[in-house]
Amino acid sequence: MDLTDTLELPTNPGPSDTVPVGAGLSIFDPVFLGIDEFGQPVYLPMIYRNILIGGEPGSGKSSLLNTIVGHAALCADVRLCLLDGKQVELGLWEDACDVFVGPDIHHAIRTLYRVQTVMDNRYTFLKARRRRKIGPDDLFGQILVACDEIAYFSATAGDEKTQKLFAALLRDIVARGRAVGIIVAAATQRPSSDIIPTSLRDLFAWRFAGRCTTDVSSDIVLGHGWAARGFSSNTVDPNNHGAGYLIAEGGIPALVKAAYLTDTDIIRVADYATWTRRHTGTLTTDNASPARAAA
Ligand SMILES: Nc1ncnc2c1ncn2[C@@H]1O[C@H](COP(=O)(O)OP(=O)(O)OP(=O)(O)O)[C@@H](O)[C@H]1O
Repeated sequence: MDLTDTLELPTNPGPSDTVPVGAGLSIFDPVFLGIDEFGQPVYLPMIYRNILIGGEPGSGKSSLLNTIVGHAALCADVRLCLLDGKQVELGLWEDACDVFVGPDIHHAIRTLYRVQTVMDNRYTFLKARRRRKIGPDDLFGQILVACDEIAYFSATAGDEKTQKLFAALLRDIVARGRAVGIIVAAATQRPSSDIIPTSLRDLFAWRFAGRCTTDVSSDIVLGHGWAARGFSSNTVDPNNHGAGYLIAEGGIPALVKAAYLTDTDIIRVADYATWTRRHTGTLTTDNASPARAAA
């Protein structure tokens, strides 16, 4: 989509049935995350990367996840696959996403299997063309798999077998999805080693530790030894929601205050994203309930 494109309005606003559409975002554009301690904007390149968000309840994890989903929702080149056992954290995006998984471990596993199949097919495609990763000009779009509260699916819902299966699928997608445009953004309020083993954490190129109750929890998100070197999200003021340490692989943690979308902001952005996605055919109808599809 570019500035010369037009979209039909659902109702006639005036003399014309169409309005010019502003330049769309792309998932190849970095995501605006917030500001650093000097007040400078912090942008997060998400393509070919994944992000792990950890922190105690109320530290601002879901809000940060919503900011990332919000950017992706406005991108014509990315489909949304949202998993939220609590339903309300990412639920406002339901109409704009291709798949929304609520508190249903079996649906979560089926969905991750589908993403895994897409991933395998894309690798077969790349191999056949003697290429190693997808680019902005490839016909198939990218996929954002956003999961609010990994622990709900990997440690709470279902039984041990399904939880292990969920964890294994998520791990595989985090490990292999990057080069084929499958991005994972996952949050957990339980940054403990049983939920986030080191081997899984290290697969996330970006890690954000919102306020954690202990230095150990902060280290589980950021990496071992950072608390001892003075970088612990345990030092973040509990009332400073959305503040935390952001680290990139191979980097040094940086203090960031995440941007914040109110529910009203999210509803506005999500409605616009849904509308543009329906009109440009980006949205599959699988996820549309009959009532919503008719709207
Ligand atoms: N970046 C931010 N700036 C200002 N306020 C924020 C920010 N992020 C979160 N908050 C405030 O903190 C509250 C809790 O945020 P949020 O729900 O994202 O936390 P959480 O870590 O996901 O909590 P839980 O683990 O219980 O789901 C929000 O309702 C909001 O009022």
